[in-house]
Amino acid sequence: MSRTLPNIIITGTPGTGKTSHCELLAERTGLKHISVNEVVKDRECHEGWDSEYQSWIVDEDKLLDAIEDQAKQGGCIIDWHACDLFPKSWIDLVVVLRTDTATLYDRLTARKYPEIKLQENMDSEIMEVLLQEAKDSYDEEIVVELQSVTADEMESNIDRIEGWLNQWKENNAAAT
Ligand SMILES: Nc1ncnc2c1ncn2[C@@H]1O[C@H](COP(=O)(O)OP(=O)(O)OP(=O)(O)O)[C@@H](O)[C@H]1O
Repeated sequence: MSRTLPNIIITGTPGTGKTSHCELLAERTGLKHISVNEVVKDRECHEGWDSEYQSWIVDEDKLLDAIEDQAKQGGCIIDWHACDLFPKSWIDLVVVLRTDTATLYDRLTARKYPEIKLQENMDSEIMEVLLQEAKDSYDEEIVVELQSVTADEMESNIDRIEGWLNQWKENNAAAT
């Protein structure tokens, strides 16, 4: 499948900074920010609300149907705390954001998460669940792990992804 623009997943445990990164990256590059949380809610790609976890129970098939056309066109930044459901053929880069435990704890408690959800997310970050999921689901050379603790790190992450995007465009233009 040939796309004139790549698709990028920005993933990581909730609170690591996916939305902040995606918004800034979209502003700088003009790529489309696809907030999966919003798609799930707005397009009703769910099987109801989980009151214990305070989140939607996602219907993955409906979600994939909802974003397929955009993904096939390319130029999407997909923002979600899971990545293994997106077909390999759609994805050109997977960025896994990482945050140290103390910082993540502060960010999640500020959101007043239910205790069970807070603990599960902390465990997930400590056990590197998202990084492993990304490595298991995509070729290792397209998976990049980036620290997201400070604003400076976010800036340099965005610069790095922008650099990668420009290189991708050059390579793709050369290939056509
Ligand atoms: N690199 C960073 N430096 C400073 N603050 C950050 C950084 N990354 C995220 N934050 C802050 O942490 C909080 C959570 O960020 P954000 O909402 O972007 O995370 P998220 O991974 O998208 O969460 P969710 O999965 O729940 O949507 C926000 O208050 C944001 O400003």
